[in-house]
Amino acid sequence: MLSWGAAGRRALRWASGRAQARGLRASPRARTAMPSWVIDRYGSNEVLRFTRDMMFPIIHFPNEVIIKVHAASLNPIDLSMRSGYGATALNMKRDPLKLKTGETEFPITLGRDVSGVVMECGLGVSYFKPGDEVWAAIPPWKQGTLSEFVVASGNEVSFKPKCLSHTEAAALPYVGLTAWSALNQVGGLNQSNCSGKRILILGASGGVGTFAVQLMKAWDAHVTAVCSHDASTLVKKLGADDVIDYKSGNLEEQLKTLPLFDFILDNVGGSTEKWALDLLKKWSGATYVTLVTPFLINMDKLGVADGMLQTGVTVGSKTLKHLLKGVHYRWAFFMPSGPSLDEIAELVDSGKVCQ
Ligand SMILES: NC(=O)C1=CN([C@@H]2O[C@H](COP(=O)(O)OP(=O)(O)OC[C@H]3O[C@@H](n4cnc5c(N)ncnc54)[C@H](OP(=O)(O)O)[C@@H]3O)[C@@H](O)[C@H]2O)C=CC1
Repeated sequence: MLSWGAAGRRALRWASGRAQARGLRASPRARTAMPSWVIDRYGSNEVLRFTRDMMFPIIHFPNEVIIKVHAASLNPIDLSMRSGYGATALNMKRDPLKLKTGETEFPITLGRDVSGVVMECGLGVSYFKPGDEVWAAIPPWKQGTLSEFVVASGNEVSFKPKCLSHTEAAALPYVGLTAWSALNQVGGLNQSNCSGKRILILGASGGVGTFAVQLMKAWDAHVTAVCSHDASTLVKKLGADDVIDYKSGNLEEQLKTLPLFDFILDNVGGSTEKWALDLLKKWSGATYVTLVTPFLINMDKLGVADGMLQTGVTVGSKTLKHLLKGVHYRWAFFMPSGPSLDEIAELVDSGKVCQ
């Protein structure tokens, strides 16, 4: 459930976006280049190149802001993108003009997370002003945050939690929004319907998992966390009620000794999916959500049309198969969202989630 504060801010974001004149702000800047880490082809670490000549970002749409990056961070997706993962789908969303004229997508700047200060706003932005301390996760089809400046849509940006430094804040947006998307937007969990629910989190010690454990505890659920023994102290400290070590013995057998679950978040994928759904309560609305999907890989391998078709067939048949067995099966994805980050910032500032 949204708090009044969050609901009010959503309304304000909407109203301010509508009320402003359409148009672009003429940039007073004289600078044309900035330092960035870029790649000019896909590969391993040797493709990373530091340059002082990356083009300075430009506000193309009235709802955009330019952020001066104070801190950025890396996620597993940055390593995958460096190697070319998702290129087919992401290129469709990148500058279509550039691709039409036969130019390549390069140079690409990686890095999704940013904490920094607003430097310039488009004419449609009144929710933020230059000098505001903000954080954001920039979607993977846009130029990333391993740069001195980055441009983002105002709807992707939120005020940074006051209790975190820029360096601390930059660790959270991408994993926080991914967990938020899986648990709340796809999974339907919220503060008012979570109390006492039994939640299983597979891969609880990673970036997404540690955020998910804390969010579920903030919403009063019972959390069973699966991670390696090395991470069990951390995950317990974050609030998990039960911690299971997936490296000591057969995980499926260990979990079968526990009462059934209302919800499973799968951050691991692979063969886990073959048995994990049997751990859910049947015919009670119980849901399994996985973040490990073949969506982008299908498009890379089969092209856009066949990849989308294959994805539709796979997710459709799995959803139906499990629905007939009395449980819900869903795929979730990272979703950029300033309003969701507002709610995450509130949880951080109230001490319910730490970085
Ligand atoms: N669909 C989407 O849009 C997105 C998908 N993802 C996916 O979500 C997953 C999690 O991302 P993220 O948290 O950032 O990744 P991390 O690398 O931070 O964490 C993954 C964790 O999984 C744990 N792990 C590995 N194998 C197992 C296993 N068999 N059982 C239980 N835990 C295991 C590891 O824990 P330990 O050290 O304890 O072994 C590790 O900490 C990744 O697969 C990523 O690709 C992430 C973001 C967006």
